Amino acid sequence: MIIFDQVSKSYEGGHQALRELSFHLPKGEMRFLTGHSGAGKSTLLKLIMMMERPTSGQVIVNDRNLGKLPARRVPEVRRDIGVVFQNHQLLFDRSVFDNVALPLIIAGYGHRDVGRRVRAALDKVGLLDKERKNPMALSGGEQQRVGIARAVVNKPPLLLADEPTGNLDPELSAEIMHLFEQFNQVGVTVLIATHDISLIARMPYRLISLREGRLISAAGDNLGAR
Ligand SMILES: Nc1ncnc2c1ncn2[C@@H]1O[C@H](COP(=O)(O)OP(=O)(O)OP(=O)(O)O)[C@@H](O)[C@H]1O
Repeated sequence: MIIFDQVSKSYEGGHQALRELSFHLPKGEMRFLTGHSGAGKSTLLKLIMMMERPTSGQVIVNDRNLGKLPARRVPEVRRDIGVVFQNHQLLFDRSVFDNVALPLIIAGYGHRDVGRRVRAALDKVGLLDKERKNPMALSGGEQQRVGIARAVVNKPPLLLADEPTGNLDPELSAEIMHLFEQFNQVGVTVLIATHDISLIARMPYRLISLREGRLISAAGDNLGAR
Protein backbone atom coordinates (compact mmCIF):
# COMPACT_ATOMS: atom_id res chain seq x y z
CA MET A 1 0.00 0.00 0.00
CA ILE A 2 0.92 3.63 -0.39
CA ILE A 3 0.44 6.58 1.96
CA PHE A 4 1.31 10.17 1.00
CA ASP A 5 1.09 12.57 3.91
CA GLN A 6 1.38 16.29 3.06
CA VAL A 7 3.97 15.59 0.37
CA SER A 8 5.53 18.47 -1.57
CA LYS A 9 8.24 18.21 -4.20
CA SER A 10 10.18 21.14 -5.60
CA TYR A 11 12.77 20.54 -8.28
CA GLU A 12 15.99 22.46 -8.48
CA GLY A 13 15.19 25.77 -10.08
CA GLY A 14 12.18 26.07 -7.80
CA HIS A 15 9.45 24.39 -9.81
CA GLN A 16 6.95 22.86 -7.40
CA ALA A 17 5.70 19.62 -8.98
CA LEU A 18 3.64 18.40 -5.98
CA ARG A 19 1.95 20.51 -3.31
CA GLU A 20 0.93 19.11 0.07
CA LEU A 21 -0.43 15.94 -1.44
CA SER A 22 -2.13 13.42 0.86
CA PHE A 23 -3.81 10.16 -0.12
CA HIS A 24 -3.98 6.51 0.87
CA LEU A 25 -3.98 3.63 -1.60
CA PRO A 26 -4.88 0.54 0.45
CA LYS A 27 -3.32 -2.85 -0.16
CA GLY A 28 -5.04 -4.80 -2.93
CA GLU A 29 -6.72 -1.78 -4.57
CA MET A 30 -6.39 -0.60 -8.16
CA ARG A 31 -6.51 3.11 -9.00
CA PHE A 32 -5.81 5.42 -11.88
CA LEU A 33 -3.62 8.48 -11.55
CA THR A 34 -4.85 11.21 -13.90
CA GLY A 35 -4.10 14.83 -14.71
CA HIS A 36 -2.89 16.98 -17.57
CA SER A 37 0.68 16.92 -18.77
CA GLY A 38 2.85 18.49 -16.09
CA ALA A 39 0.32 17.90 -13.29
CA GLY A 40 2.84 15.81 -11.36
CA LYS A 41 1.95 12.19 -12.19
CA SER A 42 5.47 11.02 -13.04
CA THR A 43 6.87 12.87 -10.04
CA LEU A 44 4.44 11.03 -7.77
CA LEU A 45 5.53 7.67 -9.24
CA LYS A 46 9.21 8.62 -8.92
CA LEU A 47 8.76 9.36 -5.21
CA ILE A 48 7.24 5.90 -4.72
CA MET A 49 10.19 4.29 -6.55
CA MET A 50 12.69 6.47 -4.67
CA MET A 51 13.97 7.95 -7.93
CA GLU A 52 13.28 11.31 -6.25
CA ARG A 53 12.93 12.35 -2.62
CA PRO A 54 10.16 14.65 -1.34
CA THR A 55 11.03 18.20 -0.30
CA SER A 56 8.64 17.78 2.64
CA GLY A 57 6.06 15.32 3.90
CA GLN A 58 6.10 11.55 4.28
CA VAL A 59 5.83 8.71 1.78
CA ILE A 60 5.10 5.20 3.07
CA VAL A 61 5.26 2.28 0.63
CA ASN A 62 4.72 -1.38 1.54
CA ASP A 63 4.99 -0.47 5.25
CA ARG A 64 8.32 1.32 4.82
CA ASN A 65 8.65 5.01 5.63
CA LEU A 66 10.82 6.06 2.69
CA GLY A 67 11.98 9.27 4.33
CA LYS A 68 13.75 7.28 6.99
CA LEU A 69 15.45 4.83 4.66
CA PRO A 70 19.14 5.16 3.89
CA ALA A 71 20.23 4.99 0.23
CA ARG A 72 21.63 1.47 0.69
CA ARG A 73 18.08 0.17 1.26
CA VAL A 74 16.70 1.57 -2.01
CA PRO A 75 17.16 -1.77 -3.88
CA GLU A 76 15.09 -3.54 -1.23
CA VAL A 77 12.24 -1.04 -1.76
CA ARG A 78 12.41 -1.40 -5.55
CA ARG A 79 12.33 -5.20 -5.44
CA ASP A 80 8.79 -4.97 -4.08
CA ILE A 81 7.59 -2.68 -6.89
CA GLY A 82 6.94 -3.75 -10.48
CA VAL A 83 7.11 -0.89 -12.98
CA VAL A 84 5.65 -0.71 -16.49
CA PHE A 85 6.75 2.16 -18.76
CA GLN A 86 5.07 3.63 -21.82
CA ASN A 87 8.01 2.79 -24.07
CA HIS A 88 8.46 -0.53 -22.17
CA GLN A 89 12.29 -0.15 -22.20
CA LEU A 90 12.99 -3.61 -23.55
CA LEU A 91 16.49 -4.65 -24.59
CA PHE A 92 16.53 -5.46 -28.29
CA ASP A 93 19.82 -7.35 -28.20
CA ARG A 94 18.31 -10.29 -26.30
CA SER A 95 15.29 -12.56 -26.38
CA VAL A 96 11.88 -12.09 -24.77
CA PHE A 97 12.85 -14.73 -22.19
CA ASP A 98 16.07 -12.91 -21.28
CA ASN A 99 14.28 -9.55 -20.97
CA VAL A 100 11.75 -10.98 -18.54
CA ALA A 101 14.48 -12.88 -16.65
CA LEU A 102 16.53 -9.75 -15.98
CA PRO A 103 15.03 -8.74 -12.58
CA LEU A 104 15.43 -12.33 -11.34
CA ILE A 105 19.05 -12.55 -12.44
CA ILE A 106 19.80 -9.24 -10.73
CA ALA A 107 18.10 -10.57 -7.58
CA GLY A 108 20.30 -13.70 -7.71
CA TYR A 109 17.72 -16.41 -8.47
CA GLY A 110 19.03 -19.82 -9.55
CA HIS A 111 18.78 -21.08 -13.13
CA ARG A 112 15.80 -23.41 -12.57
CA ASP A 113 13.84 -20.87 -10.59
CA VAL A 114 14.42 -18.29 -13.31
CA GLY A 115 13.05 -20.62 -16.00
CA ARG A 116 9.98 -21.52 -13.98
CA ARG A 117 9.12 -17.95 -13.00
CA VAL A 118 9.77 -16.43 -16.44
CA ARG A 119 7.49 -18.99 -18.09
CA ALA A 120 4.78 -18.42 -15.47
CA ALA A 121 4.94 -14.65 -16.15
CA LEU A 122 4.91 -15.11 -19.94
CA ASP A 123 1.97 -17.47 -19.60
CA LYS A 124 0.01 -14.86 -17.63
CA VAL A 125 0.44 -12.28 -20.40
CA GLY A 126 -0.25 -14.83 -23.15
CA LEU A 127 3.23 -14.90 -24.69
CA LEU A 128 4.57 -18.31 -23.73
CA ASP A 129 5.11 -19.22 -27.37
CA LYS A 130 7.25 -16.13 -28.01
CA GLU A 131 9.99 -16.67 -25.44
CA ARG A 132 12.78 -17.23 -28.00
CA LYS A 133 11.83 -14.27 -30.19
CA ASN A 134 13.59 -10.93 -30.23
CA PRO A 135 11.20 -8.26 -28.90
CA MET A 136 11.78 -6.33 -32.13
CA ALA A 137 9.82 -9.05 -33.95
CA LEU A 138 6.73 -8.45 -31.79
CA SER A 139 3.84 -6.01 -32.21
CA GLY A 140 3.56 -2.92 -29.99
CA GLY A 141 0.91 -4.57 -27.83
CA GLU A 142 3.02 -7.72 -27.46
CA GLN A 143 6.08 -5.66 -26.53
CA GLN A 144 4.07 -3.95 -23.84
CA ARG A 145 2.97 -7.35 -22.52
CA VAL A 146 6.63 -8.41 -22.32
CA GLY A 147 7.20 -5.25 -20.25
CA ILE A 148 4.35 -6.28 -17.96
CA ALA A 149 5.71 -9.84 -17.61
CA ARG A 150 9.09 -8.37 -16.61
CA ALA A 151 7.39 -6.10 -14.05
CA VAL A 152 5.53 -8.97 -12.36
CA VAL A 153 8.09 -11.78 -12.70
CA ASN A 154 9.29 -11.59 -9.11
CA LYS A 155 5.71 -11.20 -7.83
CA PRO A 156 5.88 -7.69 -6.38
CA PRO A 157 2.95 -6.69 -4.13
CA LEU A 158 2.77 -3.30 -5.88
CA LEU A 159 2.57 -2.61 -9.61
CA LEU A 160 3.04 0.90 -11.03
CA ALA A 161 2.53 1.93 -14.63
CA ASP A 162 3.35 5.24 -16.33
CA GLU A 163 1.17 5.70 -19.44
CA PRO A 164 1.26 1.98 -20.28
CA THR A 165 -1.16 2.36 -23.21
CA GLY A 166 0.27 5.60 -24.57
CA ASN A 167 1.27 4.17 -27.95
CA LEU A 168 -1.51 1.63 -28.40
CA ASP A 169 -4.85 1.71 -30.19
CA PRO A 170 -8.07 1.50 -28.11
CA GLU A 171 -8.53 -2.25 -28.49
CA LEU A 172 -4.97 -3.10 -27.43
CA SER A 173 -5.19 -0.55 -24.62
CA ALA A 174 -8.27 -2.29 -23.25
CA GLU A 175 -6.41 -5.63 -23.37
CA ILE A 176 -3.49 -4.18 -21.43
CA MET A 177 -5.84 -2.71 -18.81
CA HIS A 178 -7.55 -6.09 -18.52
CA LEU A 179 -4.16 -7.64 -17.71
CA PHE A 180 -3.65 -5.14 -14.91
CA GLU A 181 -7.10 -6.06 -13.61
CA GLN A 182 -6.14 -9.72 -13.55
CA PHE A 183 -3.08 -8.99 -11.41
CA ASN A 184 -5.21 -6.84 -9.13
CA GLN A 185 -7.71 -9.68 -8.75
CA VAL A 186 -5.00 -11.89 -7.26
CA GLY A 187 -4.13 -9.25 -4.67
CA VAL A 188 -1.58 -6.96 -6.33
CA THR A 189 -1.98 -3.24 -5.54
CA VAL A 190 -2.04 -1.34 -8.86
CA LEU A 191 -1.53 2.35 -9.68
CA ILE A 192 -1.68 3.40 -13.32
CA ALA A 193 -0.86 6.93 -14.53
CA THR A 194 -2.79 7.68 -17.70
CA HIS A 195 -4.13 10.45 -19.91
CA ASP A 196 -6.64 8.08 -21.42
CA ILE A 197 -9.85 9.33 -19.83
CA SER A 198 -12.12 7.63 -22.37
CA LEU A 199 -10.59 4.25 -21.59
CA ILE A 200 -10.83 4.51 -17.81
CA ALA A 201 -14.28 6.14 -17.79
CA ARG A 202 -15.78 2.71 -18.37
CA MET A 203 -13.73 1.00 -15.67
CA PRO A 204 -14.98 0.73 -12.09
CA TYR A 205 -11.90 2.09 -10.34
CA ARG A 206 -11.26 5.14 -8.25
CA LEU A 207 -9.09 8.01 -9.41
CA ILE A 208 -6.32 10.08 -7.95
CA SER A 209 -6.54 13.25 -10.04
CA LEU A 210 -3.89 15.94 -9.97
CA ARG A 211 -3.94 19.53 -11.15
CA GLU A 212 -0.77 21.58 -10.82
CA GLY A 213 0.56 19.20 -8.19
CA ARG A 214 -2.56 19.21 -6.04
CA LEU A 215 -5.16 16.57 -5.50
CA ILE A 216 -8.47 17.44 -7.11
CA SER A 217 -10.25 14.16 -6.40
CA ALA A 218 -9.37 11.13 -4.38
CA ALA A 219 -11.98 8.51 -3.85
CA GLY A 220 -12.57 7.53 -0.27
CA ASP A 221 -11.47 10.95 0.92
CA ASN A 222 -14.83 12.61 0.19
CA LEU A 223 -13.20 14.78 -2.43
CA GLY A 224 -15.16 13.71 -5.44
CA ALA A 225 -15.32 9.95 -5.12
CA ARG A 226 -16.52 8.13 -8.22
N1 LIG B 1 13.87 16.68 -13.02
C1 LIG B 1 13.12 17.79 -13.09
N2 LIG B 1 13.66 19.02 -12.93
C2 LIG B 1 12.91 20.13 -12.96
N3 LIG B 1 11.57 20.14 -13.19
C3 LIG B 1 10.97 18.94 -13.37
C4 LIG B 1 11.71 17.70 -13.34
N4 LIG B 1 10.83 16.68 -13.53
C5 LIG B 1 9.61 17.25 -13.70
N5 LIG B 1 9.69 18.59 -13.59
C6 LIG B 1 8.57 19.54 -13.69
O1 LIG B 1 7.60 19.19 -12.71
C7 LIG B 1 6.28 19.28 -13.25
C8 LIG B 1 5.56 17.95 -13.10
O2 LIG B 1 6.17 17.02 -13.99
P1 LIG B 1 5.71 15.50 -14.09
O3 LIG B 1 6.64 14.85 -15.06
O4 LIG B 1 5.58 14.92 -12.74
O5 LIG B 1 4.25 15.67 -14.73
P2 LIG B 1 3.30 14.59 -15.43
O6 LIG B 1 1.94 14.84 -14.88
O7 LIG B 1 3.87 13.24 -15.27
O8 LIG B 1 3.38 15.04 -16.93
P3 LIG B 1 3.34 14.12 -18.26
O9 LIG B 1 1.97 13.58 -18.34
O10 LIG B 1 3.66 15.11 -19.35
O11 LIG B 1 4.41 13.08 -18.09
C9 LIG B 1 6.44 19.76 -14.69
O12 LIG B 1 6.23 21.15 -14.73
C10 LIG B 1 7.87 19.42 -15.04
O13 LIG B 1 8.40 20.33 -15.96
